Amino acid sequence: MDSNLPCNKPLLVVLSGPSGVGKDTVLQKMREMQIPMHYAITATTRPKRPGEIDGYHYYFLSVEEFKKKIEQGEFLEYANVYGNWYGSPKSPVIRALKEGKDVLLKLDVQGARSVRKDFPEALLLFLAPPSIEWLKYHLRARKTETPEKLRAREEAALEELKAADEFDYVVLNRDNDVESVVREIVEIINREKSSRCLGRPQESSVSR
Ligand SMILES: Nc1ncnc2c1ncn2[C@@H]1O[C@H](COP(=O)(O)OP(=O)(O)OP(=O)(O)O)[C@@H](O)[C@H]1O
Ligand SMILES: Nc1nc2c(ncn2[C@@H]2O[C@H](COP(=O)(O)O)[C@@H](O)[C@H]2O)c(=O)[nH]1
Repeated sequence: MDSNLPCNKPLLVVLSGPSGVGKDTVLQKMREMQIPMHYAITATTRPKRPGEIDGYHYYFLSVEEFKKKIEQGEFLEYANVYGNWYGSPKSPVIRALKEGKDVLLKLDVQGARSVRKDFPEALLLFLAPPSIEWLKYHLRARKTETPEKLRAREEAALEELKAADEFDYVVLNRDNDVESVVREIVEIINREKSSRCLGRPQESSVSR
């Protein structure tokens, strides 16, 4: 095999990090910048926030609907995060990978660990805040959580930050410069794809 041949093996990419660090903001910017990926839509039992659209931000399900999907094996992974259920529908992800598309999944740290176990070839990115104070400020300023839930997310964040070194890359969010964060993520993805093709052949992620 000519190891210099270009290789377009699709990559399963996980974007994780504590609540309020900016994952959705980065994803939104990636969509606006038309970074070509399959942006996986996950499911949740948490109530819809103002402005959220079913089928774009999440699939909003009742607990009963969610549990039925667990029983039917429809999730790639699922977890209880900050008191609600969240899960990634499996078939759209597998279909996109089979079609040769890179897939981006936004997950909490538990979800990232599950993906690492089941898809060891996945690329795990941890988005880190410029500082804890920055994280707390932005989580509060978003005004989406009750005081009790806000405290729970802030406490969880301190634990979640300790998981950063389990990830392949830690990407620092930059205040008011989301575009440069996106550029860094795109560079990482491109670099990983070429190094995996040329130097470190991996198991295909599309055979499941
Ligand atoms: N680089 C940035 N500069 C300025 N503000 C930012 C930046 N990144 C995110 N924010 C703001 O911080 C808040 C939290 O961001 P966001 O909702 O994207 O976090 P998240 O990681 O998706 O949170 P969650 O895990 O709770 O869904 C938002 O109000 C967002 O506008
Ligand atoms: N393990 C999973 N975590 C997920 C999934 N979809 C979203 N999330 C994470 O949940 C928290 C809270 O999100 P919010 O929208 O309520 O603020 C956040 O860290 C998400 O990344 C999933 O399918 N599985």
